[in-house]
Amino acid sequence: MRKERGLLIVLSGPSGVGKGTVRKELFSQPDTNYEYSVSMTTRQPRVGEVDGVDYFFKSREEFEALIESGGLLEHAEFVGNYYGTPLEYVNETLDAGRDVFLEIEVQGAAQIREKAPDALFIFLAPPSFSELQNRLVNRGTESEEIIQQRIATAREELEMMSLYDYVVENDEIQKACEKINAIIMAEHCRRERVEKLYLSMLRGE
Ligand SMILES: Nc1nc2c(ncn2[C@@H]2O[C@H](COP(=O)(O)OP(=O)(O)O)[C@@H](O)[C@H]2O)c(=O)[nH]1
Ligand SMILES: Nc1ncnc2c1ncn2[C@@H]1O[C@H](COP(=O)(O)OP(=O)(O)O)[C@@H](O)[C@H]1O
Repeated sequence: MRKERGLLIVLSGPSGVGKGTVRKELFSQPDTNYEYSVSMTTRQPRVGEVDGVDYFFKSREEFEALIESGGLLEHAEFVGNYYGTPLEYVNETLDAGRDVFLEIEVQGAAQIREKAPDALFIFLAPPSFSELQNRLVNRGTESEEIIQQRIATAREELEMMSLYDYVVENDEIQKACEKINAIIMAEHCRRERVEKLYLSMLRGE
């Protein structure tokens, strides 16, 4: 029997909204059955970040060589650093029938919308703009200057919200995770129904 290609799930949203936190919570749950695609970046590792787990940390030269050779599904420059999704891992995993979960910023998500319009696009939104600012400041991982740049970028990022299939508010981490899993399940049901109906029509049933 033909194996269904996996679903590409894109979680995006402004810096500081809680994408990383929600993604880590989703992947800590034992029944999560989609695969996380570890991104490449030229950003310096933060304390505690591990190469190959949190990111594949690359030099600018290495990253630019990857762009040149077509090794990335999408990439973007975000507040002075490159970030990108390795193409081969995503394709191989989807071809094996497994779902792939990307946690990326909005420019990269826009590129995927062009290349893979059948992906599932979920926007993680903050309860309010001031709460987003609080989260960025309280995280304490960036300098004041970088925080201000990220807040300015966040205004533009929030304008992209209406392009997404779903918007999930990250008020409480657990609730946001439940909604994301419900959306993924609903999308699988939708696809199965569409596929079944098309096949039955083809068979003349
Ligand atoms: N386009 C793109 N964005 C990414 C990728 N990986 C991570 N990002 C995003 O890049 C932004 C900055 O990431 P990072 O420096 O780790 O900061 P943080 O996510 O705010 O903790 C975040 O919005 C990430 O979601 C990727 O592969 N492609
Ligand atoms: N639902 C939430 N309520 C309160 N704080 C949160 C919530 N989700 C995340 N945070 C906090 O907000 C900050 C930014 O979260 P993070 O996951 O690093 O965001 P992003 O990956 O989108 O930049 C972190 O300090 C995190 O602990």
